[in-house]
Amino acid sequence: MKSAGEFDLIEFIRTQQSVVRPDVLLGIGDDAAMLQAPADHALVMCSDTLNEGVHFPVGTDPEAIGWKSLAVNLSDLAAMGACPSWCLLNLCLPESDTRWLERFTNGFFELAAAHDVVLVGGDTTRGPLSISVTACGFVPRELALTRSGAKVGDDIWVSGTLGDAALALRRMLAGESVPAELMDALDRPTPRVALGSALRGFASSCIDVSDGVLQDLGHVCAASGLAAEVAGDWLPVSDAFDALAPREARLQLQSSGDDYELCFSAAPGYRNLLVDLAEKLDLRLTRIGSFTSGQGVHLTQAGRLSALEKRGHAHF
Ligand SMILES: Nc1ncnc2c1ncn2[C@@H]1O[C@H](COP(=O)(O)OP(=O)(O)OP(=O)(O)O)[C@@H](O)[C@H]1O
Ligand SMILES: Cc1ncc(C[n+]2csc(CCOP(=O)(O)O)c2C)c(N)n1
Ligand SMILES: [Mg+2]
Repeated sequence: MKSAGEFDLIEFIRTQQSVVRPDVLLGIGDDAAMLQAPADHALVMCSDTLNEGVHFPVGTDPEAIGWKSLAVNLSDLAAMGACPSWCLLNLCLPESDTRWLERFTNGFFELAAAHDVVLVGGDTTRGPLSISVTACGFVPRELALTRSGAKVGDDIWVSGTLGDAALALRRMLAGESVPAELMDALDRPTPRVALGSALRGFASSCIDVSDGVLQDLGHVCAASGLAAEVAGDWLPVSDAFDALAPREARLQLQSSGDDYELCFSAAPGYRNLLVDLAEKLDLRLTRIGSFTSGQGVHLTQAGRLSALEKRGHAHF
């Protein structure tokens, strides 16, 4: 395809998709999609935008942008315990560049196929590069994971490792080499969908760590009417992070966000079950603190209360 118009671009996107689902009654091509939600489940919806220069550096690999634009949404569904099903893609492109779109759709549909998600529609416009994805999924109504259910005495857990994406970005912007393990965390975060579903029924609260674990836990504290005690020394780090993160910047990097891990709470009686679950999912699960009565997130390091300059990411 050489110089493609708006409708060629849409047709190209449509033909790149391989997943088919019986609950998509009408997908890309009409004024709106028609979908059949299961009667016994709640429909769960979320939406997230990636803007060039704000969410990813100029010059980022289009495959990574495609992957991540869906991944950050599947991460929000995972945090609700939902199983993803459908998505919408709003693309704002500075020019009609079919090479770029081919790479973008490769990344996008690779992740979509891995989770049996169908792209059912969207919008294509011209302007500064911006990608907005809306994702839908299902969860049995009574089993959704929310921010408001944490109880005094519950353990706080986090999946994977924290700070890898922030360290990758910091090194990239400083012109330093970025090991593949860190680059992958920044470009191709893994939404913890299987973990979210597995936590249904016993995790008391859940949130995904997009803005930084301390800030995100603050939302859980506010919604649950509790305080959180977090042990800075327990925050899980990757080998690459351990080797490359400057001592004095570690906690700051670990609370910078862009991690897309799940932070959840569960009663202490579930510790053994969670150790088994970590093994079953081949995913690190780390206990990082507990909920107490009170307000706000209290971070300790080496047993002492620690004050961080910035507790997470915020746009304004
Ligand atoms: N412009 C908006 N209009 C309506 N609701 C919004 C808008 N922006 C955010 N929200 C809602 O506010 C809540 C918190 O949004 P926020 O973007 O902080 O979600 P998040 O998942 O914690 O963060 P992230 O965007 O990093 O994934 C969500 O319920 C979201 O749907
Ligand atoms: C160029 C560039 N600047 C900053 C970052 C870091 N970053 C991007 S999004 C985000 C939090 C979630 O955002 P939102 O709340 O909008 O979902 C963070 C910490 C990056 N990856 N690239
Ligand atoms: Mg979220």
